[in-house]
Amino acid sequence: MREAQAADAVRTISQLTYKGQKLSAEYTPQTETDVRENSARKGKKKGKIMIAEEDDHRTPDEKLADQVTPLWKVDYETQLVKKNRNSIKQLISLKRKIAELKNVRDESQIDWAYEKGALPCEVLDPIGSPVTEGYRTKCEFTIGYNLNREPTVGFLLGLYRDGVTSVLEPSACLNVPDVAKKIAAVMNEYIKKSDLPAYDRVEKTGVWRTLMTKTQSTGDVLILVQIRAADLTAERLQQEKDSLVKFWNEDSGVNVTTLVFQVWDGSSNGMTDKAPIEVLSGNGYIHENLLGNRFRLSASAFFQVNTPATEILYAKCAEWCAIDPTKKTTLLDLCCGTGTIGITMAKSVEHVIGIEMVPEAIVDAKVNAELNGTCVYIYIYIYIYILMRVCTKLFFYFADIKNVTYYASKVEDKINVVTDAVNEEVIAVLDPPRNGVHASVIRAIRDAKHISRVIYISCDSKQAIDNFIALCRPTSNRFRGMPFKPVRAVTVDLFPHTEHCELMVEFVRVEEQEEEEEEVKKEEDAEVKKEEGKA
Ligand SMILES: C[S@@+](CC[C@H](N)C(=O)[O-])C[C@H]1O[C@@H](n2cnc3c(N)ncnc32)[C@H](O)[C@@H]1O
Repeated sequence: MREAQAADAVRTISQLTYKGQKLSAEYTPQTETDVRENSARKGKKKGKIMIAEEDDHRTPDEKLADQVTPLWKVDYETQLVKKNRNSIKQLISLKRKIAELKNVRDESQIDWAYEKGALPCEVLDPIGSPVTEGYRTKCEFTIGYNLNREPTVGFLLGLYRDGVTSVLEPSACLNVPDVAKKIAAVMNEYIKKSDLPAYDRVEKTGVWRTLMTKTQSTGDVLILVQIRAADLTAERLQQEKDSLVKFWNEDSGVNVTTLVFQVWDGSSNGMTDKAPIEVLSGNGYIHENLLGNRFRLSASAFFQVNTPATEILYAKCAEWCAIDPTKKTTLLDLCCGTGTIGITMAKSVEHVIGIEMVPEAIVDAKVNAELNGTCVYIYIYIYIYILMRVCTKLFFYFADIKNVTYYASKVEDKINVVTDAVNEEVIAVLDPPRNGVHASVIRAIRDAKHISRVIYISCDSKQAIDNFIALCRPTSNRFRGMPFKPVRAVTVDLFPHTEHCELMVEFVRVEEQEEEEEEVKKEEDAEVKKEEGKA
C-alpha cells in the first residue's frame, strides 16, 4: 500500500513544473533499520547519546524495559530524588520567569518572586508510591508482529516515529500487573489461532490492532479489543464478536467483568475517541475504590492508574483544601474525569462543580455522586426507618446527594461557570492533562474574585509551567484579576520506574495592597477608639 502511494506521489510530482523547471522524483524504499539509522543520525546531531545497532548488546526484553520503564535499573529512592529534582527545577524556573517579567505595573503583586532564595515556596519531601511494581490498572497493548514476524500482543520495542514497528510481549515490564500480562498472553494465543491477521502499522492492513485492559483493585476487569474491519463482511464481523464473547467468558481462564469492542479503520494508532465503543458482554463499566468511596468507570473515562498512590495524592489534596467547616465552600473540580476528587470532598463542602470534556466520564461522575451519597445515608436511613417507617420515602428524597453539579464540556467552553462561582469560599482544584489547560481557563480563574485558592495537580510540570506563570503574573490587560502565588508544593510518584510523577502546587490569591492597608488602618482606628473609650 505504501509503495502504491509512493508511486502515485512520484507520478504526480513528475508532472509538475516549478519556475519553468520540470520536477522529478524517485522512491527509495526504507527498511526499519534504515529509519532507525536515520533517527540515530538525527539524535547524534541533537547531542543525544544514541547506541548504534551493532553496539547495542541489550536483549529485546531489556530494550523493552528501557522503553516502557526507563528507570527500571535505578533504585527507587534515587528515582524519587530525581523526580523531585525535576519538580524543583520547574518551581525555580517559575520564580525566575516571574521575577524577570518586564513592564510590571505593580511589583508588590509579585513580591514573593523578588525574595531571596531560588525556591518560590515551601517544597515538601517527595512522596513515593506504596507499590512500585505491577501498579498500572490500565494497560494499552499494541497488537502487531515481533522480531520473528509472529503475531504478538505487547508493547512497541521503540518509538513508531523512529521507525520501530516490532512488538514484544510485556513480561519484562515492571509496571504491568500479572493479571494484565496474563490477559495479553491469552489474547496472543487467541490471535495466533485466528485466521485473521494482526494489524500491520506500516502497510495499514490486517485486523487485530489494540488490546486495552483495566484491572482494578476491586478485582473488576474490563477488556477492550480494537480491530480494523475494512476487509470484513458484516457476517464475519459478527462471527468474530461472538467468538470473542465466548472466548473471554468461557475459555480464557480470566474472570472478565465486561468486554467492550471498537472498530477503527483510521490510520492513528491506539484507542481513539473518534469511533464508538460497543459493549459485547457485561454492562460496559467496572468499579474502583478510593478513600472509602466507590467509583464506576467506563472504558473511555480517565482514571488514575495507580490506586494506592492516588489515594495518597487525593488525601493530600483534601488536606491542602483545608475546608473550613464554619464557611460555606464551593469546590470547583476542573477536568474532573469520573468525579473522584470532588466526590472525596463532597461531604465537607456546600457545593461541588465538576467540568470534564469526556461525556462518558461525566455520566460515570453523576452515577458516582449518587453511589457515594447513598452509601453515607444508608445508616441514617436504617435508623430513621426503625423510628418512622412512614417517612422512608420522603427521607430518601432528601438523602440523595444534591450538592454536586457536573458539566460535560471543555472547561474553556464553560468559563462562565468558573467566573460565576460565588460562595463564602471558593477553591479550584485543577487536574488537567499533560499539556495543562487553555490560557482562557486561567484567566477565568483570575477573574473569579471568589476563588481564593487553586490546587494545581500536574502530571508534567514542564508543560504546566505556562499555566503556573499565567496564574502568577501581575495584573495586565490580558490577565486581569489579582494573581496567585505558590505557597507549597509536593511531588507524588504515581508512576514508579518511569520518568513521570505528579507535582501538586497550592496557589493562594495575592491580596490587594490597598485593601490590606485599609484593613490595617481600620484595625488601628478601632484600637485607638477602644483606648479612648477606656480613658
Ligand atoms: C489527568 S486527568 C484527571 C481526571 C480526574 N481529576 C481524576 O483524577 O480522575 C485529566 C482529565 O481532563 C480531561 N480534559 C482534558 N482536557 C480538558 C478540557 N479542555 N476541559 C475539560 N476536561 C478536559 C480529560 O478527559 C481527563 O479526564
